[in-house]
This record gives sequence, C-alpha cells and structure tokens, in this order.
Amino acid sequence: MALNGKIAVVTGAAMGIGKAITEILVQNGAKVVLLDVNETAGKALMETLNKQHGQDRTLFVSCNVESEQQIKAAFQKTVETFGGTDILCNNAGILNENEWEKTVSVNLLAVIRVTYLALEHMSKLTGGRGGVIVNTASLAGIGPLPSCPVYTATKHGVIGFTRALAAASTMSGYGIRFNAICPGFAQTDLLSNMNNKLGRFSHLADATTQMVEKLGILNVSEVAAPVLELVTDESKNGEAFMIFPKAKQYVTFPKVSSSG
Ligand SMILES: NC(=O)c1ccc[n+]([C@@H]2O[C@H](COP(=O)([O-])OP(=O)(O)OC[C@H]3O[C@@H](n4cnc5c(N)ncnc54)[C@H](O)[C@@H]3O)[C@@H](O)[C@H]2O)c1
Ligand SMILES: CC/C=C\C[C@H](O)/C=C/C=C\C=C\C=C\[C@@H](O)[C@@H](O)C/C=C\CCC(=O)O
Repeated sequence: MALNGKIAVVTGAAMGIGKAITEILVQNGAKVVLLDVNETAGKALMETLNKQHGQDRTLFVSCNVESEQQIKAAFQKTVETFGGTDILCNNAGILNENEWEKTVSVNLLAVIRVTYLALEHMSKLTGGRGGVIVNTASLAGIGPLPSCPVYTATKHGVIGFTRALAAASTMSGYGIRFNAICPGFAQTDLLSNMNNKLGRFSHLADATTQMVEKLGILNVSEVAAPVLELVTDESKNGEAFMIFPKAKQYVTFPKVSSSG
C-alpha cells in the first residue's frame, strides 16, 4: 500500500475531520500517532483501529497543541515507538469568536509551534527523512466569513504560513513538502455548534446558515481523500486544495510582481 512503512502524526485526530484523516492514512498502510485533548475519544479510536489493522498500527497520545512541552513529548514518544515522523497533519482547530484569543492560539499559533517542532524530527538538515506536512485550513482561508472574522484570519494565516514554508523548504533543502486543505462546511461538532460561537457577530448567523445551504455540507471522508492525494503526490508543494461537495480545485494565487 502507498504508505507502508510511513509514520504519520495527526493533531485533533480523535473526532471529525482528524478522525477521517487518521482512518484513511491507516487504511493506506501508515502507522499513525493520534494527538488530541479528548482522551476518551482518542483512546477509543486507537483501540478500534488497532483491532481492525493490527496492534502496532496506531498510538494515542494526549496532547494539547497549545503546549510546547506536550508537543515535544508527543514527538519523542513517536520516535521511541515508531522511529520517526514522515507525515504531519496539523488538523486540530476550533471556532469561537467569543474566545478569539484561544481560536488564534489553537488554529494558528499551534500550527506554527507543531510545525517548527516537527522540522527538528523531519528535516533532512537535522537528520530526518523529509516528508510532507498537510495543514487543515478552510474555504474561510480563501473567502472571508463575516460571521467569524478571527477564525477567517487564522485560516488565511495557515494558508500563508503553508505556502511560505513550502518555498522555504525548497530553498533550504528540508526535503519536506507543505500543503493546505481548504474544506467547505463539513458535518462535525465544530459546525453543529457554530451559532452559539459567533459572539458579537451572532446577528449574522442567518447569513452563515444560508451559506451552508448554498455550499452544502461535506462528509468527513470527502475531506480525507484529498489529504491522501496531497500526501502521496510528490509533485504537490505549496498547494491550497479547495474541497466542495462533489468538487475539488487547487487555488491559483496571483503572482506578486511590479505592474511596470
Ligand atoms: N467542520 C467544518 O465545517 C470545517 C471546515 C473547514 C475546516 N475545518 C477545520 O478542520 C479542523 C478539524 O475540525 P472539525 O470540523 O473536525 O472539528 P471537531 O471539533 O469535530 O474536531 C476537532 C478535534 O480537535 C481537537 N482539539 C481541539 N483543540 C485542541 C487542542 N488544543 N489540542 C489538541 N486537540 C484539540 C478536538 O478535541 C477534536 O477532536 C479544524 O482545523 C477546523 O477549523 C472544519
Ligand atoms: C461558521 C463557520 C463554520 C465552519 C467554518 C469552516 O471552516 C467552513 C467554512 C466553509 C466555507 C466558507 C466559505 C466562505 C465564503 C466567503 O467567500 C463568502 O462568500 C461568505 C459570505 C457570506 C457568508 C456569511 C457568513 O458566514 O459570514
């Protein structure tokens, strides 16, 4: 299988999109370390997948991606258990315009923090094997959602960080590809509780609901398949992959050059 012998780390792996990403990576041969704050769901998923695919195929590590110490410990446990990291999916994320500092902390600062710690293990410049990092952004990272401007900002930031790291990696020789997925609305806990998390923009909830009705709702397996494409296609680096129900499209970004 395509990912035989590969070791993956997935954040926010216990539920929703992260659970679907974990499942497709295991189904395609990878060993996966599941990082999440939800220990009950994370351990249950580990036990289910190990029963289905073999006792050494997954490991759950309780980890809050806001904690440098917990992330360092998780990567160390990954090395001790499986010998290294080839694939990282920075997927953990929240939506809460009331707690907007926490939203920035989890959705953007933690993506940066986990990525920089992963580089120490994955980069060919520091003894790693190289690999691929896929960051979970959103369509809100391409088109702004007026009802959740801070969430929108974090996802725009994830895309910019991903594209800059992709270029830096090529120029530096890390041997790591960086890509982002930009899913539309997907049926998860994040979406199902959205109306009570819009804070001062709650008056825009109806507009958001109309947007959900217009765009439709993805099931999480429709999000996981494009992640597998970005992981396995060695030509993909610096991509933002938009995912709609029944359609996927790579973003074409404008070139920045003087108009002269
Ligand atoms: N659901 C959507 O409509 C949608 C669309 C586009 C992008 N996204 C993004 O997909 C990602 C996953 O979201 P989801 O929809 O699956 O939500 P979800 O709430 O179902 O799952 C999020 C998972 O992340 C975990 N998590 C939250 N904070 C954490 C932390 N500090 N440390 C470790 N784990 C943490 C949760 O415990 C949970 O298991 C997020 O980045 C989200 O922004 C979601
Ligand atoms: C409340 C947000 C729920 C989930 C966030 C998740 O990341 C999914 C995002 C999916 C789609 C985003 C689409 C963005 C579209 C914009 O370009 C623009 O067309 C939206 C305009 C009005 C929407 C009203 C609103 O929600 O603010």
